[in-house]
Amino acid sequence: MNNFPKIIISGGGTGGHIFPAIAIANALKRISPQCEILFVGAEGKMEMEKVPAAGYEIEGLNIRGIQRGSVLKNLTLPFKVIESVRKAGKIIERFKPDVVVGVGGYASGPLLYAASKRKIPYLIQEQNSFAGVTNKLLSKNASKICVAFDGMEQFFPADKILKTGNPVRRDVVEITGKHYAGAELLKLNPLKKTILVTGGSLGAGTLNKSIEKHLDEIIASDVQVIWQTGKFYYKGVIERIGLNYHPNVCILEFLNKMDLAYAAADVIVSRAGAGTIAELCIIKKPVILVPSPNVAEDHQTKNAMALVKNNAAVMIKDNAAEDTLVKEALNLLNNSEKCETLSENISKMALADADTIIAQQVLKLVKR
Ligand SMILES: CC(=O)N[C@H]1[C@@H](OP(=O)(O)OP(=O)(O)OC[C@H]2O[C@@H](n3ccc(=O)[nH]c3=O)[C@H](O)[C@@H]2O)O[C@H](CO)[C@@H](O)[C@@H]1O
Repeated sequence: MNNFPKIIISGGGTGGHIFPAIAIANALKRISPQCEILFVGAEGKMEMEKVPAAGYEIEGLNIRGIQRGSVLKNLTLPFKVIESVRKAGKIIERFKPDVVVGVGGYASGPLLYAASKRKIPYLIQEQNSFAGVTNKLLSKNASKICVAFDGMEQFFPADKILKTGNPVRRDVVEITGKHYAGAELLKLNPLKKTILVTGGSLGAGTLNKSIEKHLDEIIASDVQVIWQTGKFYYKGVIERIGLNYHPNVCILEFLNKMDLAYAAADVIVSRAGAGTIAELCIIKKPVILVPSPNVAEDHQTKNAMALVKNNAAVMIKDNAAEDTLVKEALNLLNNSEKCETLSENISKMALADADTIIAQQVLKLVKR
């Protein structure tokens, strides 16, 4: 057996959990290149594709969340939880991690629970201003809880909390000098003004409707749009609009090179997921946020408001977006003074080293 740290990182479900996990893994590898990292995710979920694409090994648990609206579909859930805890235990006994990290999402619960039973230290990373049930339950035995917002003592033991900000993948926020490469990849004109529309890792129906309804106004203004629809909406959008609607319109299901999209854009329209916001603060471009109303405790509005009250972003409510979003985005594109103010203010809110700080905390928990 070698003497290098062994770490399991568990969680996933959406990009909001997966990408912070990858950012932590990258930082661990930077600090301790010989450390061994294993991811544990949920079978069939996005992490099973995104984690190997980032160069890490992942194992899947047969676990999912509660399915709304169907008692029948939830009947097998307790069995899946028991089976997942058992499999998590087996993975732990085989891999023998020094530390386990939980980033939230389905797989995190069984893994942290199994680690806790075996007295293996674990660290929780909570991305949002509102803690999920699993993280709350498991916080009691956690060694450290890394958070991105103030006031998290209402969910977690105060003495374990460390405010680090949300970890972001460094390559995604390194956009200097990439404008032309971004335009080239997305087959856009680098000299034309460009709006990036991103609905977070899953896409957003409201943003898609808002863009679709006013696409002709965007084209009439000779503005380009990078339109990330999300996997669930892509087919419908393409069926209605067509892939080659106009050279100013670039429609994608998912952006694998987010850095190039950020670099190509002059204004960004986005949902207000915590990870996206952490990235937006670092890339410092003018942003319009449309928080999702369908998330626990309306936490995306809280995420967005933290910026809005510092005049660091514009916010449009979900129910107003269809009518006003495109008009606001076009106005902002032409208001260079406002763009500059927003860029300057959002950059003041960046916490760029969260990944390193969290990785250092993880390594501190290694006992041998
Ligand atoms: C609907 C929902 O439940 N949303 C939650 C989810 O958001 P979601 O899963 O959208 O996650 P975030 O907005 O936090 O982060 C999205 C991540 O996906 C990346 N990305 C996005 C689109 C794309 O085409 N390519 C790409 O790489 C972004 O660069 C970013 O790293 O998790 C967040 C963090 O827990 C929460 O704050 C959100 O409320």
